[in-house]
Amino acid sequence: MNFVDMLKDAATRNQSMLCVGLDPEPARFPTHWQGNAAHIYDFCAAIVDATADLVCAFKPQIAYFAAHRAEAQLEQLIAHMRRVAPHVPVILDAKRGDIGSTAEQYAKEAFERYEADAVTLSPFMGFDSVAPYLKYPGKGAILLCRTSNPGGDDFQPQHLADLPGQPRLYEHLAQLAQGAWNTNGQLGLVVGATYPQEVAAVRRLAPTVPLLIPGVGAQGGDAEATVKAGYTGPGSVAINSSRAVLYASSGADFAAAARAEALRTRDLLNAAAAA
Ligand SMILES: O=C(O)c1cc(=O)[nH]c(=O)n1[C@@H]1O[C@H](COP(=O)(O)O)[C@@H](O)[C@H]1O
Repeated sequence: MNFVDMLKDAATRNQSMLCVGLDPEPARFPTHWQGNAAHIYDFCAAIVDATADLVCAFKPQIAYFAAHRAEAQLEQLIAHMRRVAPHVPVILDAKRGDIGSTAEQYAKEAFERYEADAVTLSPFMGFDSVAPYLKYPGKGAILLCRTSNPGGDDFQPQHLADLPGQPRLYEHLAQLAQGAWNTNGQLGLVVGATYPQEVAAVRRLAPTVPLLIPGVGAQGGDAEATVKAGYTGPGSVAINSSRAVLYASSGADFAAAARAEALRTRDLLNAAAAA
């Protein structure tokens, strides 16, 4: 099943638009594992087990593994996800972006080494930096468009004076992802929940492209406004929360607390869609 269909299927089965982000920070692990990077797999696997029936996707962030020389634990974790939640797509958050020959290696890493269903990419270097990922049939390539961080203001809302209508940079990206660049329907877009008006603008320009929307929870994005702006049906959005779920408790009950927070967030998002 391709990434887009898998996202839709998981969203429907789990009645969820919540993506749980796996950003393991040993310093924030529960007391008995605190500071110990050897427990990255154990921590993340417990979160996966506790939330697998509540999510439409999981999003491991590669830096949190690589920084601790824990790539083998990431491979082990993805294998665990396949065992316990084979219907839930895995989005590898790597934000890669490089010339074509190097992008081929990054694509191999994401789709052959880690066997992810989709990967996040920075589109700054243009279409030839994205094309190698599209050679993998059915795999998703999710382009940064209007990011959730304050520095997203530096370039993304600037107008492109040379283009007809002088669209903003993020608007132009949304148009490309809906049209010219989306040669096989594999593209998605990242839009931050911290900018719901821009989520709405992107949705208008890219009506059928799945949106990965980080920024609810720890970054304080407006979950309800985001759903109203971006949701058009199961699989249309994957709204990510990482720290608010992972570190809901620093005690031995961390997995149960993560489940409770994931459930609360899933229900809040669903209520916004129903309102
Ligand atoms: O591509 C992303 O996932 C991403 C894009 C963006 O604009 N903002 C953003 O926060 N992210 C990622 O989403 C996650 C957000 O984590 P929390 O703020 O803890 O929910 C982190 O893994 C970020 O790297």
